[in-house]
Amino acid sequence: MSLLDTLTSPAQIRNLNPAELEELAADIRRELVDTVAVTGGHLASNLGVVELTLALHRVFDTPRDRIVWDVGHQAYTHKLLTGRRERFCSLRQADGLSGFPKREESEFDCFDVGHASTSISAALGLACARDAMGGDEKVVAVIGDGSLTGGLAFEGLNQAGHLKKDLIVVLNDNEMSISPNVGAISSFLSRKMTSDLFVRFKKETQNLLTHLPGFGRELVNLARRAEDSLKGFLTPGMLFEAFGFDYVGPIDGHNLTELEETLTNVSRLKGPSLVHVVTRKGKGYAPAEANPSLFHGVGPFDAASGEVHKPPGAPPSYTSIFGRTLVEMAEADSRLIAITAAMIEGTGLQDFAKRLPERFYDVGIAEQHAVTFAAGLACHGQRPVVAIYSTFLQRAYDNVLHDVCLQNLPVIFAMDRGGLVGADGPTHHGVFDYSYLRHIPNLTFMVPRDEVQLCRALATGLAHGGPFAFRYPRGESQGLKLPEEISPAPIGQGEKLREGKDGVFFALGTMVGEALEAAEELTKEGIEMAVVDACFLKPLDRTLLLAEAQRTGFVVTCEENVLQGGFGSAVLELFEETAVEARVLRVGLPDVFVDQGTQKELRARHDIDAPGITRRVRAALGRPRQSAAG
Ligand SMILES: Cc1ncc(C[n+]2csc(CCOP(=O)(O)OP(=O)(O)O)c2C)c(N)n1
Ligand SMILES: CC(=O)[C@@H](O)[C@H](O)COP(=O)(O)O
Ligand SMILES: [Mg+2]
Repeated sequence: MSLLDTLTSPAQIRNLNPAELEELAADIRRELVDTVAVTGGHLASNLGVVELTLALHRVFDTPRDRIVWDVGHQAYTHKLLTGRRERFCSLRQADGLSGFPKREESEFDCFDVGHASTSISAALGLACARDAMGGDEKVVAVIGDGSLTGGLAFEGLNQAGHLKKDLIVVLNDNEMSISPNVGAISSFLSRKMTSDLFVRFKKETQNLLTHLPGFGRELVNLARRAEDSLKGFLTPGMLFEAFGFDYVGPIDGHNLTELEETLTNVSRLKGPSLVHVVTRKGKGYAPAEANPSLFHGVGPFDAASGEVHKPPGAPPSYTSIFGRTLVEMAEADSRLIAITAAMIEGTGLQDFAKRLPERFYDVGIAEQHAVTFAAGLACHGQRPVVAIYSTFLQRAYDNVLHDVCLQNLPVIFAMDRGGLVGADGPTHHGVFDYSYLRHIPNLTFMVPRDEVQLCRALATGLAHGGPFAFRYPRGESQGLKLPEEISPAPIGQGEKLREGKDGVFFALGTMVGEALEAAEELTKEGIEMAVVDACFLKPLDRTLLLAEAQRTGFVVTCEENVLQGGFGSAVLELFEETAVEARVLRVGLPDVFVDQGTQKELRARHDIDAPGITRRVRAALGRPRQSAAG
């Protein structure tokens, strides 16, 4: 029985001695590797904060004192220490432990997270509420250097410094976002005061001074003292001191004694303070230390070798097909620019960044900036493609509306992770974009049903002169052969894929395949359903949809989006506007946040897979399931 096995509360670790703590840290790292090797998940970030998490729960009286994690992907140790060890093997699975802090899961989780850069704002809110209620608990935000590239973090720093509230921010600086961190803040944080220029300047000054007759020696000592204060002035502290924070650091984030001493001292300070902690992403597991990007979010792997499992013969992902096609198009069109918000690998842009570095931008975790930056580029003859997860584009809704669509600028939004993403759960499902984009004037929104149509979507966006969005799912494509020539699709034109007299499926994207399967199944029961791939959420193919609705009188819309304001709503609006009489059954996601699980499980759970659609149509037509014998 390891020490970790006995833990049910952080109180138990507060009187462990250094040797026991070292053993516990080793136990935790073993548990992280062994579990994530099976479940998949965020490993490198978690390995990097084992000592920090131990120190936080030893110094602060959690859950009375509160810890707000930024993104929260690095909170596995926090969960192991707060009574969730037994459930840890259910990590990121249906009905299992979430991969992120969740208030409903534990009193030790004081704020739900998943999207970056929120921790300081949330922690400040908790601190102000504490003061309003006469409390004296400590509030700590733990934010990574990558998440600090999000503007929201600075909005929080700005107000916290002004309000002078008792608040502790722990900056976990491992010089990594998912890939190496970017931007001026990152280089400022890792400012090397021993940079070549500084060393050369120092040497030459020293030579000069020592050769001065008489007081040269004294001047050398004076210069040395000046150098120390210059360093003090130029270290990252200056940035945070300017915001009104007491800055402490940088300190070694793997030295438990130093961490605890520093956090204890800082906990006694009044007003806002920031502790700059330097850690190594992937610490303690060689494959993750060697490749922290790969082990940031990793699928199941062999713990002994670090070899990530790849199902043999799996078709390429939609993401990789997008990335490859974008490079091909960019090589033929020098106006094309690729922009990512800290998700180079996730959006498949590694190749683009390597082959066309002068036309590639990683703006950090700054989605709002990414969109308005793209608008600026488009204003001046460039053709920017913002490659972004659907869920993260939610951050930039007003930038899409106000800076791109209102000016009718040719910006392409390549939205990856469209639809249910699976294990990341409700904070990451891309199931709202139909609803949050469809109502914006000037925007064209295409939804490819497979990888061939995905390539066409990119070509269509490039040929189109205005704001253009398309979305595609997380995971493997359908293994189709891609055409040599990729021609743009006619905007707003749908495609009838199957005949049927009893009704018609109007489907978008991945739901086209489900609708075809359901139609096949229903045929066996004498129900003949036509299938239309609407191809575009906006503009709709009014001619085709109206004709099919009038021909059959029964329309089933199918979408992997919330029903509220989605594709089915668009069809209802069309029928209302044109006074078409047809019965409409909308198949899509209900007005809830869909939990975690595999994509397949979640589609089945919410009846948006072929069996679920079949059941819904059968019920709507009042046809009990007939056995194959009839
Ligand atoms: C708004 C938003 N954009 C992008 C992401 C994807 N994302 C998750 S973690 C991460 C990198 C975070 O880096 P850092 O804060 O330094 O944490 P580390 O993994 O290095 O511990 C990114 C880009 C996100 N969760 N939220
Ligand atoms: C924590 C976070 O937001 C990212 O790491 C996200 O989990 C990546 O998602 P994918 O695994 O779909 O790339
Ligand atoms: Mg980092």
